[in-house]
Amino acid sequence: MNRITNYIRQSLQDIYPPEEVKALTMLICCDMLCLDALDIYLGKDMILSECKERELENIIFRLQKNEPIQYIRGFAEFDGRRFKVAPGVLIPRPETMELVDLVARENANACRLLDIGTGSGCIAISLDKKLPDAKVEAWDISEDALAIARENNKELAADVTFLQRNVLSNDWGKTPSFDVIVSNPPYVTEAEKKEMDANVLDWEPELALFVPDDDPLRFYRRIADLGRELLLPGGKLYFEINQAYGRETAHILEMNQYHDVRVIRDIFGKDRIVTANR
Ligand SMILES: C[S@@+](CC[C@H](N)C(=O)[O-])C[C@H]1O[C@@H](n2cnc3c(N)ncnc32)[C@H](O)[C@@H]1O
Repeated sequence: MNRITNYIRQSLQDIYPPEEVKALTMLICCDMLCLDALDIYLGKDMILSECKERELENIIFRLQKNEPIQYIRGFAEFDGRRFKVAPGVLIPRPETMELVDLVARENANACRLLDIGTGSGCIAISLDKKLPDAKVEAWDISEDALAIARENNKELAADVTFLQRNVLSNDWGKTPSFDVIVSNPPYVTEAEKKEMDANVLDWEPELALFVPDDDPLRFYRRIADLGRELLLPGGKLYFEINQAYGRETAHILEMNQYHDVRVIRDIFGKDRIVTANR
């Protein structure tokens, strides 16, 4: 181990588990400070320029405050692209890529898609890229999230239309016009907060994460209802869900006269996606 990796590990070992310290050390050295991976594996000693010393100090300081590495770097990788992220927008999760893949695979001929609760725009922009003939619209209540989503749209040369809309309110006209509605809405209950890591709780937006314990499925009920007005006949609804509520979410859709309701597990074997046809 050289002086730099030793310093990083010692600074982080009381805060992060050993595997994460290892991964962070490699990421900081290779991807952020642009040091040679082989030199690091060989334990070769390296001198950092003054500027890189300062950069390293800043990274360590922020990590010690539990700031997610994606906010420190300013982007998160999602579906092979770099999405800008900052406090105020949820960091895209790998599970959500499964949702994007499923929607794209099953809707090659869709003309209009809507993403509700778009955050960084990761779902909407990825679908726009995968389905270049489709028109994608995306809503979020958060101005902060929309500003970042619009930057990602520009940076990634996508063509999504972003609108500020509170999906829980009722104050806009509704014309059936979408073939697909996809949503990864807030779904973490207040009760689940105590199991969450500080880097999520202290840094990611509450608005993107939490729902009240006494109404954890409020977004699904609302979007199921809205889908009956906004989806064209034969249109499809795709939800990312809280693993604890697969059956209950499916039940909401069945009660709203959707058919072919499916609960799909993620790569970890957990109920993660619910989909249905109008
Ligand atoms: C779980 S995050 C998903 C973000 C992004 N789609 C993703 O998968 O990474 C939920 C998003 O819903 C938005 N949201 C919360 N309440 C909303 C509401 N009432 N109307 C519209 N969007 C809302 C949040 O701002 C947040 O961006």
